[in-house]
Parts: sequence; C-alpha cells; structure tokens
Amino acid sequence: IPPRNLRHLPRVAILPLLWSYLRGETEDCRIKRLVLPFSRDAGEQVVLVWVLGRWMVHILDFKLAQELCDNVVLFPKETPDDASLLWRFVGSASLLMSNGEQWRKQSVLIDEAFNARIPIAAFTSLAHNLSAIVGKKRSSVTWDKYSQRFALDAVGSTILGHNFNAMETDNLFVQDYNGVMAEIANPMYVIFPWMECVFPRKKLIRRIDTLVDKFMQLLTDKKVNPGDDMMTFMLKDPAMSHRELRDNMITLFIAGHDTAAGAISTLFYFLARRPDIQRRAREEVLNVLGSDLDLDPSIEQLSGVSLPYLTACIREALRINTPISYIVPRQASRPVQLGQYAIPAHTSLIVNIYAIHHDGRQWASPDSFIPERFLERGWQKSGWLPFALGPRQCPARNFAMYEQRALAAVFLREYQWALPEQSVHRDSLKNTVSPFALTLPHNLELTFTRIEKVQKMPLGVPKDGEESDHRSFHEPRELLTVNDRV
Ligand code: HEM
Repeated sequence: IPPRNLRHLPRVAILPLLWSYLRGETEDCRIKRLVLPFSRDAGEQVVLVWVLGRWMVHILDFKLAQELCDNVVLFPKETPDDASLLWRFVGSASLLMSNGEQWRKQSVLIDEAFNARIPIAAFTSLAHNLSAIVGKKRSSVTWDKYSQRFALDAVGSTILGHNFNAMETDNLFVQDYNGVMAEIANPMYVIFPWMECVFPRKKLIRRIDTLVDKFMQLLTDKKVNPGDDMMTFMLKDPAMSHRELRDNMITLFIAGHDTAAGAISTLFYFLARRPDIQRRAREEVLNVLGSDLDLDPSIEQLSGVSLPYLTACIREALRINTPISYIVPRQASRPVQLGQYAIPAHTSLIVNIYAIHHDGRQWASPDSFIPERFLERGWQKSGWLPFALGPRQCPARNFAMYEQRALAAVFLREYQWALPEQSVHRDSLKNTVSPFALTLPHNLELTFTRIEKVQKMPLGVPKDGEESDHRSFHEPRELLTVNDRV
C-alpha cells in the first residue's frame, strides 16, 4: 500500500509487479507489459510503480520529463540508502550522485575534460583489435561479451588511464567486478532491500571493499605515473578531494562501459536482423571513408554530419533498447505541481526513459527498428532522451556516439554479420536481468563474414556550409544541452 500522501496518484497493480520481479522478468518487458498499457488505458502521464522495495513516481511524458530534468534545485538526486551495497561500492561523492556546489564543481571539470577532445585514434585502434579477434573465430561470436570488453578498454585507455586489456585477456579485475555486481543483484535483496540490515552479507561486503581498494591503487599509481587521460586531468585540480576522485573513478568505470556495451550490442543486433539497413549503412561508410582499411578515419569523417544514416541507426538503437531504462531517482525538495499531478515534498521520482521511447502516442510503430525516423525534420520533438535531458544529461554523449560510429565504421568496412539460424534473439532481442536499470542484450551470438573485395568509392567530406560535430564539440556546455548535437 503506498504511503498516504501518494494515494491520489494512479498506481500500477502491485501483485502483477511482484510476480514480475519474482519470476525475473527484465525491466524492458515489465515496462511494455505492465506500465505502458496501464498508463495508456488510464490516459495517465505519471504513475506510481512499486520498484526495488518501495513506491516511486514514474514520469512517462516527455514534457514533464524535461520539466523535471531542467530543475536540478527543485529535483536533486536522492541521497542513496546507507545500507545499499551498490552505493557502498560506487560512493555518493561523484558527479553522478552529488548535488549542489559539489556537483557543479565536478560538472564543470568533467565537461571540460570531455570537451577537450574525442579520442578517435584510440577508438579506431581498439576497433581494429576487436576486428582481428573476431577474424580469428571460426564460429559465431558472443557479441555482448566483446561489446563489454571493447567498451571497457575504451574507458580504461582514454578516461581512467589504465589498460585493462579486457579484449585480449580474462582480466581478474573485470572478473571481480562482474562477480561483485552479480552478487549485489541477488533478487531477494533487490526486491526486499531491508534484508541487507536483517541478514547482512559480510562476505560480499569484504569483496566490495577489496575491489574498492583495487580502484584506490589505480588512483595512487596514476598520481605517480600521470598520463594523457581524464583521471590525470582531474587529479591536477586541487579542489577535488580524495573521496571525490575515488568515487568518480568507480562511477566512470561503470557508467562508461556497461552503457556503451549495451548500445553497441543493440546496434549490431539490429544491423544483423536487417541486412537491407546494414547494406545502406555500409554504403554510406564506404562512400565517406573509402575501402582502404589502412587509412584510419578522421573526426570529421566520423561525425554525425558525414555519416547521417549510421548516426540514425545508432539513435534508433538507443531509442528501441535504451541502455539506461530510467534515471537515478530524484527527490522533490518541496511540494510541486507536475502537469495535473500534485507531488508532495520528499517524493521519489524517476523519468522512465524506456517507456517514453516506446509510447505509441509519441512514436509511430515504437517496437519497430526504423532509423529513417531520425532523418526526418523535427524528430527532436518526438521524445528522444537516451542520455537524459537538461544540466545533468550524460556528459559523455558525444564520446559515446563517436565510440559507436568508430567501431561500426571499422566493422562495416570489413565484415557482414548475421544472426545464427538458431538464435534465441531471432524474433526479439532478449536482455539480461539488471536491478540497476541497465538494458544489456544477453548471450547475443553473431556470425561475421569477412568482405573479400569492397568496391572503392570516393572519399566524402561534409558538404559546404555543414557544420561538423568536431566544431560543435568545442562549443560551451549551454549550447550542447540540445539533444540534436548527438
Ligand atoms: C551509450 C552510452 C551512454 C548512455 C546511454 C548514457 C546515459 C546516461 C544517462 C541517461 C544519464 C543521466 C543519469 C541520471 O541523471 O540519473 C547519464 C549520466 C552520466 N553519464 Fe552517461 N551514458 C552513456 C555513456 C557514458 C560514458 C561513456 C560515460 C563516461 C565515461 C558516462 C558518464 C556519465 C556520468 C558521469 C553521468 C552523470 C552526470 C551528472 O549527473 O551530472 N556515460 N548517462
């Protein structure tokens, strides 16, 4: 039963929700099966959903989502529960979880670091490494694993300044991380978080603390051996405390690789299912980059302006299988009116990105993969927000878009890929269960066939008068808050 002050809000029935959690249904399926039909039939834009042991207000409307995301003072991030093991690991002093002055200071610093440059050469070189690994495989490739390894090496080499070498080796650090996250996600503890206080998981707590120590060691090494990476840049700022540096290191590790891995898996899945779309994306890439695989692409060639169709495919993949299904909970700092809904002070609210991306009132055929919708004028008004909105939207959105374009461009020039005959994903993409609102394709096998001879096509550059993403990347932050930049 929801608290008294929230009972006026429409609520999704609790028993089907409980049953859905107990039988391990993934978030995307739960939203499509229970949350969206309820809101559509009742004509509601805001609903109460029981999630992770409590009732939370879900925003399902794009305009209301904008209102919430734009006002960081009225809707600060909720302070995480002390008993939560996820937050014991991630910490609360990072850019992701802090508020007020502490957040503002870090936001300026991290934006500056992301805006300084896009590491195209690193992305391309890692993509070539992955392509060589895939080329040696005789059978299908478990693509979601390699997406994760690629994304981790990208974050490791360019942001954390540490080579995890995840694509080449079964890194122990990474195994520890995956093990800890899997244990934190024990369904009983996720559904009933109070169990953490009644039956504390001492062994897991020790494992988490040991992993945190490993991150601390990376930080200490970085102080001694600075590099050309974002952590070194942050270390130079005297205003950053040790705690903030530690929490940001772990946050960037997690936020930077699981999200991008989900996006890359989804993109490659839809290109595999739709050979016509894959062919068109390949034609565009060959036209712009040519077929000489020894010539690495420049930032201009990999911009959204140069590769509009590939960019539309990436945007559509980010819409249809949104890597983060909803934002970190916010808390209303005072009573507030959101549209027609009265929200009491201290209410927990989240923007349900996945639901907004699948709302038939906003998107035609929301469950179909149609990149062309992002080539039409005015698509920005449809409600696309995979990177969230407003001042706290993802600071790495350009980084993530270039990372995907670089990898896809290398693979489109070298391979054709498809789903194996017996793929469990033949009819629809199956994600893994994640209590952290991540949408990650699970056990996605793909078969890659090397393209023997590609036709040479002329090199293309942005047409006269067109602006390249490279230039826009150096514009100040305020201008980048518009989603169409990515
Ligand atoms: C396709 C890839 C990605 C997606 C879809 C994505 C999505 C998001 C979303 C939805 C948020 C808002 C969260 C909230 O307000 O609760 C966010 C914030 C954030 N993301 Fe990303 N992200 C991606 C890649 C990355 C990468 C590569 C990094 C870093 C290496 C990163 C670092 C962050 C950080 C630090 C924040 C917190 C910003 C703040 O609160 O001011 N993200 N991201």
